[in-house]
Amino acid sequence: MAVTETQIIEALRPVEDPELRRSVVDLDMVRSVGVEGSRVVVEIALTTERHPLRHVIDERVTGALEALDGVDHVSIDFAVMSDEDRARIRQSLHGNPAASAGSQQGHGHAEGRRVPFADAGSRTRALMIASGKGGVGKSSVTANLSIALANRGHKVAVVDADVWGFSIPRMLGVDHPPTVIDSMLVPPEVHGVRCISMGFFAEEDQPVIWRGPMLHKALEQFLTDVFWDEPDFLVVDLPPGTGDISLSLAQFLPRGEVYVVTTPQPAAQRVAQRAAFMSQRVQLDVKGVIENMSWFTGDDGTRYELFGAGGGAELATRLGVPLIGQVPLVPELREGSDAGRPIVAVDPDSEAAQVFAAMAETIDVSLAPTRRHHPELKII
Ligand SMILES: Nc1ncnc2c1ncn2[C@@H]1O[C@H](COP(=O)(O)OP(=O)(O)OP(=O)(O)O)[C@@H](O)[C@H]1O
Repeated sequence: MAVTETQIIEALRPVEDPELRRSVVDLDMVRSVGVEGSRVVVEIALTTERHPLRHVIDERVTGALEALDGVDHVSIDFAVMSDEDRARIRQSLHGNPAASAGSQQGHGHAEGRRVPFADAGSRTRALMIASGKGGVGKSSVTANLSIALANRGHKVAVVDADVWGFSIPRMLGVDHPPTVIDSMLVPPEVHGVRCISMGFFAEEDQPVIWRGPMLHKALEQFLTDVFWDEPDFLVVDLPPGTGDISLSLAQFLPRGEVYVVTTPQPAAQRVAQRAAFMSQRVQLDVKGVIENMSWFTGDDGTRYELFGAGGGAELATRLGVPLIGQVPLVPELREGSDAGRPIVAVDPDSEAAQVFAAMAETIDVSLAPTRRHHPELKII
């Protein structure tokens, strides 16, 4: 007996749009269904014409329908949603963040919109990865730590706020820019991590010459116009040093937890300390120190401390916070970053990846804020 339209719709209900992670039926993407004997034809309206994951939708829809008894052949006609459809989706998933413009203190070009992560009830922990100077491996730590958190089953978002040295998309191996649905940006996802970066909006090889107020606005948009879908962790790659951006972020993410990355030599540690003091001055909580490039292990198993030793531990003691991990210097980590194959994703058993896994556990478990948000608890 031929399948019915109702059976087809029910089979498609669990199929999710891979970007929005919502049922294609609930999103009203299934526009028509036709059955001719054992052949099924469905029309699927995509959110955008160049949907970067069209092939995934194709596979998921085809797989779900071919699994039905009585279906031998599935063909999909792809259409594109109208502007009204897109506006409806944006409204239902994301509301209209621009409507809250002016409700908060605005700076420069920023509009003073409500940042959801600043709400006392937000379940998202904002981890800010800071360093005193460039080149200590802050972005590498951000990328690998984020994947390690995702590997623990968390929903993880990464904001590349290192506006002058944006490198997160390349390190993670992101191959497409965000999708725009009405005025909502849907970030690309790779290795279980969603990310947004200035790199998507600036030409490659072009210097970003933006004044502080414009950066403030860009960050406001990253936190309000992007459909983050309530992540467990929002990991922010800060620019090195102690500039405007840290100030803006302190305002947008008042419960942010700062983790300072440093290398083992004492000189680096003094600069890192400045970044930590700056964070404390703007009332952000410094929660831990991460030492990077701690040692190199030779073929004979000998550890060489190329950049000295003890800097991370000493900085942690001075700041009164734990040293949460020491990441070894490994050529595979650099090669992986250059090629968009982060070591935690491609070689999870390696020494460096294990350090990131242990740090993710420490942050997730030992350093979890004591006052957790329980949406199921209500005061009545
Ligand atoms: N533990 C490590 N082992 C080997 N190479 C590393 C390690 N950490 C970082 N690197 C490499 O060092 C270089 C600088 O790292 P990265 O870009 O992460 O630093 P950064 O502090 O974010 O710098 P900037 O702020 O200037 O962007 C990169 O080529 C990276 O691959």
